Amino acid sequence: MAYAVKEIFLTLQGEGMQAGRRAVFLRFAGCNLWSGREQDRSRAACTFCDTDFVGTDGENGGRYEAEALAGTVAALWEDGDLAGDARRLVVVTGGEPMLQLDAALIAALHGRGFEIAMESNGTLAAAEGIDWICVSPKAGTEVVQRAGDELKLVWPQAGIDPEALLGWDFDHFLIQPLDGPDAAASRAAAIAYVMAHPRWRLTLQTHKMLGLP
Ligand SMILES: C[S@@+](CC[C@H](N)C(=O)[O-])C[C@H]1O[C@@H](n2cnc3c(N)ncnc32)[C@H](O)[C@@H]1O
Ligand SMILES: Nc1nc2[nH]cc(C(=O)O)c2c(=O)[nH]1
Ligand code: SF4
Ligand SMILES: [Mg+2]
Repeated sequence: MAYAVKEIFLTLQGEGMQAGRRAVFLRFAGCNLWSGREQDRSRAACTFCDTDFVGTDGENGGRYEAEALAGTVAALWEDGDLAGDARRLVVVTGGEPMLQLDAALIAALHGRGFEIAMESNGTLAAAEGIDWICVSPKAGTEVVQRAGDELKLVWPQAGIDPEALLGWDFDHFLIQPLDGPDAAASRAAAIAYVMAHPRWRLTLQTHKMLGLP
């Protein structure tokens, strides 16, 4: 199968429990909750997306077969003066990665020594063999992937009761402030939520503060 890839880049994981780790980001093109076109945003199932995932025109974007894609990810990881290169991390995101991530690509990435993390909206079941599953539910959608490593809820989000998510099988329950025109108000709301509900933990989009991609 040929994968449609928006971009691939080396950076630090900015979000969640793995924030701060060096990682290659593999961003697939396309999402099942929004076309990615601004004129469709207000009618989309997910309306607050901060990402351009349309097309294959980004850095290292294009159409790849599994081995070639894993090879490009590995080449980006190996770019630099690496000592003790034992913790290779790829973060597979999008768009919605579960539209494309499959056994062949998982095997190819594992074959190159990568731990595979994924960022998903949870409306499609995660493939077998992913090492770190982050699910970020969107109000009004049916989340089928109710188990994983971290659940990362963008906040505030009308139509979601966070307490109802605590029965799902995740190790970490994280609240991430909604970025956008009211980012300051979102940060305040997220802080207030965690202060009142200590099962939840605040996560920030640290790459945005650091000027990283
Ligand atoms: C661009 S999405 C791609 C992966 C997948 N489609 C998903 O939604 O989880 C990556 C992460 O960014 C989060 N995100 C998207 N837009 C955001 C925003 N405006 N503010 C904060 N987080 C946002 C998503 O909830 C998700 O956790
Ligand atoms: N540095 C960095 N960390 C991230 N964590 C999740 C991201 C995403 O867009 O899925 C992201 C991203 O776009 N950049
Ligand atoms: S589900 Fe994820 S990629 Fe799709 S529009 Fe929402 S935040 Fe963006
Ligand atoms: Mg992002």
